[in-house]
Amino acid sequence: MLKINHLTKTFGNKRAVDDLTLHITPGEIYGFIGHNGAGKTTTIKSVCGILQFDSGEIFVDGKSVRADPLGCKRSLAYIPDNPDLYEFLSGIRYLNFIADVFGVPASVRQERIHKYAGIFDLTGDLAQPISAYSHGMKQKLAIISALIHEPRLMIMDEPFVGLDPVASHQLKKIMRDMCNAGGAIFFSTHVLEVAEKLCDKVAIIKNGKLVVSGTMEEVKGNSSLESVFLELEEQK
Ligand SMILES: Nc1ncnc2c1ncn2[C@@H]1O[C@H](COP(=O)(O)OP(=O)(O)OP(=O)(O)O)[C@@H](O)[C@H]1O
Repeated sequence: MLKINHLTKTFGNKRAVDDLTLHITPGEIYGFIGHNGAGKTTTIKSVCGILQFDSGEIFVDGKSVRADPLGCKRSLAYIPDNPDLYEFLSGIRYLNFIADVFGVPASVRQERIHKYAGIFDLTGDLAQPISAYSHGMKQKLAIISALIHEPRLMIMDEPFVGLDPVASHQLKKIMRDMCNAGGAIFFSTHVLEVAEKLCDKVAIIKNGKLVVSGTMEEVKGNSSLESVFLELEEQK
């Protein structure tokens, strides 16, 4: 579903991502963890076609991000860490705009908006301008907009930040349902307890380099993900 092969991205002299290779197959919830500045967002933005990368290849559902960026965008949804939404639009107009962009037919979009706005308790706020939304409400709207075209691959940067416990619970359920239906999820998080419970696989990145990846059991063994992470951080 997602193949990242030898991805390298530099900013000036800084190698933000250094020869990173990761493969995510359908049905997997894949967690991506690393210290501040490790290269998570740079990787995610490269996958989503937002950042040009220096070398390597990225394939989404078999399509190359470089050669077929639109094809890739049709298959994926991206939820950034700080959703920058069109504040002057109402929630419902924003969702309809995103549905238009992805060519989602009217009847289907209405059903999905009804479903997900209900799940995230946002139905009563959809007529309000986004400028009046709290951070968590914006995050929920970004999640609903990401789900509107039923992506095969969902890429999320710190998706749980700002969500209340009920919304977090609902998002985890949606993530699992999506993967059970053959989709895949790649997300970054600093909340290691969530990653440990939710993810099938995990990758740890340090100073732009992949240091470990595999199933949760392979990576953490009998200890906790937190102790493995802290141990890796202590190593030079
Ligand atoms: N636009 C940019 N210009 C210059 N350097 C950048 C830019 N974006 C990221 N970097 C650098 O690349 C490195 C990786 O940053 P990145 O945002 O990918 O880290 P991250 O793992 O997502 O961190 P965090 O957990 O703090 O969000 C950092 O050293 C950062 O300073």
